[in-house]
Amino acid sequence: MAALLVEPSLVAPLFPSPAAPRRNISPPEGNLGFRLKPFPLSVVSQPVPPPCPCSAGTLDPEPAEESPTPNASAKVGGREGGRDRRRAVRIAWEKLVRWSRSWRSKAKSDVLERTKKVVVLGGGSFGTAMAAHVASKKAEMEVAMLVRDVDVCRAINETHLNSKYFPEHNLPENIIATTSAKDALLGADYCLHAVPVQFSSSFLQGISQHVDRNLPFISLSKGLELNTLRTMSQIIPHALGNPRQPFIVLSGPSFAVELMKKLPTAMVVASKDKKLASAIQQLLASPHLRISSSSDVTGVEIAGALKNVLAIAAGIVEGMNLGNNCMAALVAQGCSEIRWLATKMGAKPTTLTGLSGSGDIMLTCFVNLSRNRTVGLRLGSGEKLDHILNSMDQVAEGVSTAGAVIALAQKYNVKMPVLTAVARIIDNELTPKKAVLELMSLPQVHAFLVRNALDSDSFLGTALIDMYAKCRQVTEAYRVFHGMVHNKNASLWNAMIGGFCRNGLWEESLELFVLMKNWGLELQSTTFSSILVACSTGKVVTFGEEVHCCLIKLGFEPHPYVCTSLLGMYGKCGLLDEARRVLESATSKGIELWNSMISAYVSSSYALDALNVYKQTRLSNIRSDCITISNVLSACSVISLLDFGKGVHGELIKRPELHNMMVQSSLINMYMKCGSTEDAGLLFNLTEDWDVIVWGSMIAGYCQNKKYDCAVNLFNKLRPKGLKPDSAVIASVASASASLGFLVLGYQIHGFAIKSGTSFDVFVAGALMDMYAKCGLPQLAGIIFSGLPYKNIVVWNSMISGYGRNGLLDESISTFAQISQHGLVPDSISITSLLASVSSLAALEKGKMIHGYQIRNEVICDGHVENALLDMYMKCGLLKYGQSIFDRMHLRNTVAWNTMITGYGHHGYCLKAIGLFEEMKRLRVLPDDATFLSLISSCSHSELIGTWNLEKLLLVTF
Ligand SMILES: NC(=O)c1ccc[n+]([C@@H]2O[C@H](COP(=O)([O-])OP(=O)(O)OC[C@H]3O[C@@H](n4cnc5c(N)ncnc54)[C@H](O)[C@@H]3O)[C@@H](O)[C@H]2O)c1
Ligand SMILES: O=P(O)(O)OC[C@H](O)CO
Repeated sequence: MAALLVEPSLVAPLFPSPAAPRRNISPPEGNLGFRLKPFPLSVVSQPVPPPCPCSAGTLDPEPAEESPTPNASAKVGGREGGRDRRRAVRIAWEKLVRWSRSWRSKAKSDVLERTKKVVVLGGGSFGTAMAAHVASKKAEMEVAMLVRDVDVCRAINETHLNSKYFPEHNLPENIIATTSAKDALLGADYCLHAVPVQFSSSFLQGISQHVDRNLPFISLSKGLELNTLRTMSQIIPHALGNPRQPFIVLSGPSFAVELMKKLPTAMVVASKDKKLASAIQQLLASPHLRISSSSDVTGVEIAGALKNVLAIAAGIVEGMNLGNNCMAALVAQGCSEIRWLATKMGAKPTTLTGLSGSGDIMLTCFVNLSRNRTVGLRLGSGEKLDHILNSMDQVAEGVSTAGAVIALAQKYNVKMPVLTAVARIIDNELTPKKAVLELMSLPQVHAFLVRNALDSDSFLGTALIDMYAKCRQVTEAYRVFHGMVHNKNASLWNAMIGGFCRNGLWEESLELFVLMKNWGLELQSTTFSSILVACSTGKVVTFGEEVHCCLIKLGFEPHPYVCTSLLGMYGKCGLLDEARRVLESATSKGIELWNSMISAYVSSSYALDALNVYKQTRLSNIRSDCITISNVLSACSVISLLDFGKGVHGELIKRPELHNMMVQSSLINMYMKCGSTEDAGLLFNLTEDWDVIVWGSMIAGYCQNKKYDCAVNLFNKLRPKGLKPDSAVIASVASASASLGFLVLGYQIHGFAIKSGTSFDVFVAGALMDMYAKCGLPQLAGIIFSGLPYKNIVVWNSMISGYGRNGLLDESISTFAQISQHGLVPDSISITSLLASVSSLAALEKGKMIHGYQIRNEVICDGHVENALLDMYMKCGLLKYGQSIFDRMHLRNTVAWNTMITGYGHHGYCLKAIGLFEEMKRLRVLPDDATFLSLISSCSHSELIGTWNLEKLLLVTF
């Protein structure tokens, strides 16, 4: 998203504006063109600039005395018209400059002020250029360059010149070079990493002991690791042994030498951590280096790596003198290949058309300063690769990345003819000439034909976008949209916005909406409905509120669909008062609007409010529909209002809605969740034609109510009905067979899952693993686990607890240790599960180690973790630690009190246990069976049972 917003000049050609002259006003600083007064997008990174007058100028009518009269604009060719046009352009430019100044004056500088030291790893051309850039921003800041070459180090310190890479450029005096990693890294606030990709892993492993775990790493390196196919965002944390090492990638079109000469440059920083991206923006941005930010780390990294391979291809074409037509065709094809692979890997299409994608491709493919292009040029002229590389003293990342790209293309099943040809040429398996011949005879791409035919028919285009979006082929939909160069009307935009929204790409929806608005395209009620859904998906309330203002201004507020979407947006974002206000101010209140309000309350668990709204509909004589009834029944389930639910059921008897599948299934759910399994059973038995979802609800409901026999009986009747158990049914039956200790059924259900192809579903696999672990067969759980092609954190946690439950502590710990190697981050449940394993064996040292891990890695210490830590320390006899955790607990539930009582009792401190029980009583914490058991066991341990008439005590107390 950020890429599109900040890079109008690159994106604009893809989205032709209906009023051509507007595009000619190109702003000097990036993120101008796509901002409108009501849309300071809260979803882009901070600092958010004030609204841009340039965009406002392009949409809103100019003030009367400044704007060209219609007459004058009609005479554009004449002298008067020319003067007016120039005047309008001048005014627009002045507004733009004012806006830019006001933004700059508001830009924060506290990061720079706070920064005392920056370390740069790698003293090559880019490391040196960036070191010089950062150092020149603040003379009092220390910039430490960690270099390998002793001569380079001495030259930098003694003459302020990098004798090897920039012998003619003086470096700022606050740059200090060192060959000692310890000295370089000591006290650094930020780290710029400029070591070539292939050497990064070993280099970082070598210095990892000096790296602070919170030091943010800004990666400047562009490439993929050849054997592992990893990007820098994977290499750095892994090599440093810290999955949480803060990471940012800096990329975009930037030759080191031009940075060194302070020529204007624009780059992108991308990080998952928006605050960090914003901090790096502040640290690096300067009058000659514009930094925009993005959250699309994958897109920025993959584009930066792949453009180097494409640049080699461009160089080959140049070296073979194949001409400009060939060059354009090859680079265009290469861009598509990069887009195909990157989007499959999760990159956003907009990143690929932005600075770090198209921008860097243009620079590297077409400018002779590029080392990758130079390698290609020399290959194309007939030189051998070895000879070329031996003669270069700088890295050309594309050479090793080429091999990795092809492996990635195979992994993601993407055809990449141009980039594959480069890899084969580099491997000396194909000559450049043969490669060109092969490429020229590739079959025509069907999509090209479709696009050409489509371009004249926006109706067909809209239908196609819709179809692709519904089939979850959103990249294809975008391709059609992108290809409709001449016929992008409002319906087409709406279809694409809706398509993004339907596929969960809410940021892209918002982005298109902003573009649509800025270009003055007609906004329709459907546009607003989709965009409000996008706001609720992304929970971007501020943006939603601005859309709200906009739709009021445009007079869409009374529109029933828009109004319902608005209420839905506020409801899903948890702003229930705002949702209520929308309901109250609506001029026409159809049942859809009421339903939206009821559903908002139910999903926030305000069941009584939901039921009150329902009562209001009845007082207003509004007829409820199936959705109302389902929502009301869900409200009853939330607070176990069985009688109210039964009342709704009674009223339904005479209504046709009773026969609606959704209503019936909601009734069954309500009965099950309120614990009335008999009523649910009666209702279920009334009809024969339930679908598998309702069977699943019944089976799960029986399991929730611990009626495992009934669950299994029902399951046995399911298949003779010709229904195929789905994942939910299989998971429920697996859990029932574990609870019943009915392993034969467990084997059957496992066999069925394998046959039906659901055994790789993480939900099903997790349930089967739990079943085997509970039945004392952790090795079978392990086999399922290791066979899973995709593992989410829930299955990792199941495996940890499965091993732990069976006393296999080492296996539990080693499973935990592997989580981060698979790109996931252990969560509080991982820690809880592991601590439970440790507690059962009273392995204190391991428990302490896990506690340390949790603190160091800031894993959330929720109630589960606190209870697990308490349990571990108490069982291991470290009562002081247990007490200190207990004292600091935010919420001491009965489980925590029981743990303390048991812990003290077991270690012979019976009076302390009884004291805690007294305290519990004083604080009005309700004891449960386990409390009394703990107490009895404590007293018996210290032979106090006779002294204390416990039974009497308990009776008197409660
Ligand atoms: N030069 C540019 O214009 C530019 C621009 C943007 C990004 N980049 C990227 O920055 C990265 C570095 O490029 P560069 O231009 O500085 O390269 P370079 O060849 O000029 O310098 C590479 C540096 O890495 C060091 N190095 C090499 N092998 C090492 C090892 N095994 N251990 C430790 N250090 C080692 C070298 O000593 C040298 O200091 C590359 O990934 C490149 O794609 C370069
Ligand atoms: O000289 P190259 O080919 O490594 O390219 C340098 C930068 O990546 C250009 O952005």
